Amino acid sequence: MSIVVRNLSKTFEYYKKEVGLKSSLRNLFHRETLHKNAVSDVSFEIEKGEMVGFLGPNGAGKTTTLKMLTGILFPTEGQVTVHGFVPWERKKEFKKKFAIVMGQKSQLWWDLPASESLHLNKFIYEVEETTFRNTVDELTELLDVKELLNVQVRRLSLGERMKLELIAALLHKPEVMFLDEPTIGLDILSQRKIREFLKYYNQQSKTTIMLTSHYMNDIEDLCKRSIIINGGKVAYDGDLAQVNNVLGQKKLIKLKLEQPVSDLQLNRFGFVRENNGLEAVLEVEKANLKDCAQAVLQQLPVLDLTIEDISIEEGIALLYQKENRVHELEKVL
Ligand SMILES: Nc1ncnc2c1ncn2[C@@H]1O[C@H](COP(=O)(O)OP(=O)(O)OP(=O)(O)O)[C@@H](O)[C@H]1O
Repeated sequence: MSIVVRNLSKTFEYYKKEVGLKSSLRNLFHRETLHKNAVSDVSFEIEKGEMVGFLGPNGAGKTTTLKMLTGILFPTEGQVTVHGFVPWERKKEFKKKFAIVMGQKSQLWWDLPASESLHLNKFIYEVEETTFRNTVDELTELLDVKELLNVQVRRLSLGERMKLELIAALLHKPEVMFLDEPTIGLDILSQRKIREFLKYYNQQSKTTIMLTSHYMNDIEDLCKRSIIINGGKVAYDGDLAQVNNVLGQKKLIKLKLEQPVSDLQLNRFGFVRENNGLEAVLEVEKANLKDCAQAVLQQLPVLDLTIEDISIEEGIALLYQKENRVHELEKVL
């Protein structure tokens, strides 16, 4: 196993702050302590070479978990090993086993060309000269950024910078890679290029990859398995296609109407997702689709009707919103 996480929890302790001078003075003598369970009893295992999506809404506990897996934070409870190392023991050898890339944070020196940062990493991770040259050659070729090595990082586009961030992170050939939103803010073409590269690299090097992304295309394309975390707990662990299958039991009927129709009128045919009078979206069971569509056409002033699947993106959002959807899913799987 590459990553083993058992009953991992993290509770943050912080103090309640009240506004106003009087309250601030009172706070000097008596501070109310608050607790936040950011991660609660999380367990999973990831095999060597697996590429796993790590998803969850804002505040779900993703970053806190990643921080514990990389040794930045101590857990309140639980055990973790990453490639055999306990991350928060911060052994020197462990540093050479993993890499973390954050789309929102540059690890390259802003005012210098990326080549300087690569040389610094070569020194920090003790990469041998020939390996260094070969790796840089191979990766710059693959990502098509050879001519950009000597351009000041601040002058690069976001996509170009991200490619060089990846090269800097992979220089020491880590066994495990944590990618936190690596395609955030990139245009479609750059996102695709980064995805292709990650897919190829993962297949070639068998590096274990944990990928956090808000772009479902990244996850659908790259990860056979996803762990969904919500409110600090694991809400789902498996193939996202299965989430889709379950949510695929429902269909959306999108309507354009000649004249406004009330929610009450629409409710008879299915769950009203949206209704602005002249355009409405109904959620119906797949099994009832034909009857529903016919009834809608007969009984409502319909200009246009289309039938759509619930997208995987939407499916996940539904899972985030509604605990009962998670249970619905558990029952079927
Ligand atoms: N140092 C801290 N002290 C108190 N609460 C914290 C601290 N760090 C994080 N939290 C809280 O813990 C919860 C989980 O935060 P975390 O950053 O892990 O979420 P996330 O899933 O990474 O969210 P996002 O997608 O927005 O980055 C949040 O409610 C956050 O406010």
